Amino acid sequence: MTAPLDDDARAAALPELGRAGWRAVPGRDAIRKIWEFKSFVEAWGFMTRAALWAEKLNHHPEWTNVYNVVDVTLSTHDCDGLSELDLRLARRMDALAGPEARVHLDHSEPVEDLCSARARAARGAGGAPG
Ligand SMILES: C[C@H](O)[C@H](O)[C@H]1CNC2=NC(N)=NC(=O)C2=N1
Repeated sequence: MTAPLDDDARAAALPELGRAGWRAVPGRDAIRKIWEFKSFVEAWGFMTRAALWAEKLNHHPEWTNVYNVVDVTLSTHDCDGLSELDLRLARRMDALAGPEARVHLDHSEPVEDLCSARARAARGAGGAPG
């Protein structure tokens, strides 16, 4: 069973992911990031590299690909919320996407909304108690 992230771990990790373009998914204890690549082939190459790491981590994204855009949501199904594995895969995906890809920021909510039990309760999201 994968342990959900507690508030201290969230406060330590999520703001940096927020600065990299990750956002909170409304109504879920989950993070989302949308990349726009130069082409479908670049997008698919990213997904291929990310898929190999997901398999290696045994932790898999919820993702869609429309032409050159890859829309990724990370959460841990085993604990119905964010775990350390989501942080690891998010950081890995950021490294794999590289600086070239454009990041869409106009979606979802700030990741800080996931950092306290009170904020999570207010959002109606799941996730570990505080
Ligand atoms: C049986 C297998 O190890 C589990 O289903 C793994 C696979 N990949 C996973 N990926 C994600 N995102 N969450 C999980 O809980 C999870 N569990």
